Amino acid sequence: MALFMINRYLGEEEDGQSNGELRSKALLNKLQERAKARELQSLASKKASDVQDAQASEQRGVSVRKTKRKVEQQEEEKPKKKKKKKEESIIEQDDVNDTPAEDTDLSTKKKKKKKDKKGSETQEEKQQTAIDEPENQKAADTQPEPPNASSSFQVLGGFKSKAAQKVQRVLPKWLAEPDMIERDITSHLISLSDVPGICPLLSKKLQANGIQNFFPVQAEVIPAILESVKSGLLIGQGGYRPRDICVSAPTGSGKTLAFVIPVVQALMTRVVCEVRALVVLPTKELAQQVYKVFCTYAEGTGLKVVIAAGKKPFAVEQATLVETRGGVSRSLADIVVATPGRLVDHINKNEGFGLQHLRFLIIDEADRMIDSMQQAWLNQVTKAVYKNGRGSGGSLFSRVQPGPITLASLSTPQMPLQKLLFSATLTQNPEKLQQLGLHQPRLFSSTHGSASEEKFNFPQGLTEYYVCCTLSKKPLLILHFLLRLKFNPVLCFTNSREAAHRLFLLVKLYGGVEVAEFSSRLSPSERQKTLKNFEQGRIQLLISTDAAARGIDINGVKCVINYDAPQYTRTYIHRVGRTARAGKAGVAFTFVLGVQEDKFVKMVQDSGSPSLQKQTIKPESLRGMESRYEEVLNELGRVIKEENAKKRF
Ligand SMILES: Nc1ncnc2c1ncn2[C@@H]1O[C@H](COP(=O)(O)OP(=O)(O)OP(=O)(O)O)[C@@H](O)[C@H]1O
Repeated sequence: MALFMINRYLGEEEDGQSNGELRSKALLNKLQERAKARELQSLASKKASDVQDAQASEQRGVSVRKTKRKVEQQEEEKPKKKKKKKEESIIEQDDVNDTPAEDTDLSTKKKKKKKDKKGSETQEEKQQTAIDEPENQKAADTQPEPPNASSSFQVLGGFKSKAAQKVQRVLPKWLAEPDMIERDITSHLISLSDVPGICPLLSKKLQANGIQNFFPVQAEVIPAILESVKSGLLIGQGGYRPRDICVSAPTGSGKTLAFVIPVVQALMTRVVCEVRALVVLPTKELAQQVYKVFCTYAEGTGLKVVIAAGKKPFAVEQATLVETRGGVSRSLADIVVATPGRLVDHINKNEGFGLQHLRFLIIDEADRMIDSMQQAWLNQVTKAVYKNGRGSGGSLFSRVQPGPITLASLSTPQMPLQKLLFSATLTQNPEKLQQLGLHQPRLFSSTHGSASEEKFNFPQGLTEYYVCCTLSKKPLLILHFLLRLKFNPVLCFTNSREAAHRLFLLVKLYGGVEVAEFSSRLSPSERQKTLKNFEQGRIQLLISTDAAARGIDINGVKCVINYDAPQYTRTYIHRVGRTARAGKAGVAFTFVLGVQEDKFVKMVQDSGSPSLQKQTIKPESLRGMESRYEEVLNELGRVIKEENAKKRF
């Protein structure tokens, strides 16, 4: 351990002793003697100082002397402590990592002291060694001395340091104690007739669409929403504003019908066509999907459902939303399904488009809508709702932004705006939820609010595996799953559209698998067509970015493969949630590199996954595919070069 050469002060023996060991011993003895002498001296001086202090307290000028004495004592203590340190370091020899700076400092001080006390030191030492040590003093010497034991300074406080406790977040009651929703769909189906308040028309429609029973989330949430419109659309029950509703239930548990049915039922008796329900979703595909469900259940009720998600040009959407005749505009939509960007465009640029009659604001995939920096849309919606416009001035419909409840604020009844939030991974972060300005929210959830961490529920029928592999074996693995293990259809996720495209080209070049890609490389219409083909079984492997990870309901997906391990819990939950939907069984595999394994397993287990297992694919299983794969890799390089060249021109 003698890594560094440290120059130590060696006293008078320095010249005489060349042998390092002898020198150390001599120095050690000398230092020990000195230390003892100092202790005795300090003890004696302490006693004297105590006596002096007692006397001096009655006299004037006592403080000056005391200070002097203390300073002296401190001066004496310093070398003593340093010497003690030095002793220890010598005893421990090479086991101690000395700091060169400290040593240099020490030796300089010693040298200086030596100069100051030249001659007197030897005399002093002799005197001190001549003094007999009392027995108890000897014993005390062997005991570890508390810091500052010889100092007359009083130690203030004297608290023992404690390890800081982890701060547990305290959830508001509504988040900590939600209305529980059963996670197991199949054993908790509720007959349509057992859910109160569903009108016969909708009941018939549900049955006509193959819905014989409600899923747990529907059985809980539908009556709660219907209850809030019991007194009609214009005022809440008893004149009060209804509570906002938040729903957190697993992927594929039927959340869409949980808002479609009550909203259609609540609006179907309306007289004038105005935008009364607005559904906001993060992507065009999701908007299209929800729009279709609304159309199915609104059909025959007289309600008009319009989509404003940028699938069609602005002017076309404008014409479907508003009709203007003789300078008077009229709404053509009761229910609008929109993406945030296009919605803001209509609020700002479509003159006749108004939200003054909005009764329901439904935010699907709510956590994504909060997280993404698109919340500007919410302010715009709120402004539009409370804007005095067509048909609002002074009438029963007039609205003012709600503030604190007072007698005056309750005296004029106004149409309430109720927010309904849905997600499989709804945040439990009250600060984030607060951004939505919820009014006395009520939470329906399949998990208990946890003070320590966010846990989510996974679909009951889902089995999760992860496969450890190397980067170069990933393409072979996916081919193995399709060609040898015969998984079909497979929805596969990559972390970027470039990766999705590369893998798509590779599988296509390899042959034997009907493959397609789904990402922002395709136009919205191409994407829609691809999803349709996949749903109809014309595509065996769909390679997608996270564009298809959320909310997309593709019938019959039995297997999800995370070709690239997702980085976030929520992404994982939504990706694997594309299978095992509506109480059916499904399997999800995640390809994990060696370096990712621990982090990935921890992430999934911490999120509340009950069944993640490791699956091993033996290298022999991939044999026989390698040579073709090598050829394909060469071809792939050429194809990508060609594509890049085309892009440049
Ligand atoms: N009561 C029901 N009976 C039979 N099938 C149902 C029922 N309710 C919903 N489904 C079907 O279950 C599937 C999943 O429903 P939905 O898309 O609403 O789930 P979700 O909870 O919104 O999922 P995600 O969180 O992934 O968006 C759909 O195909 C839907 O038609």
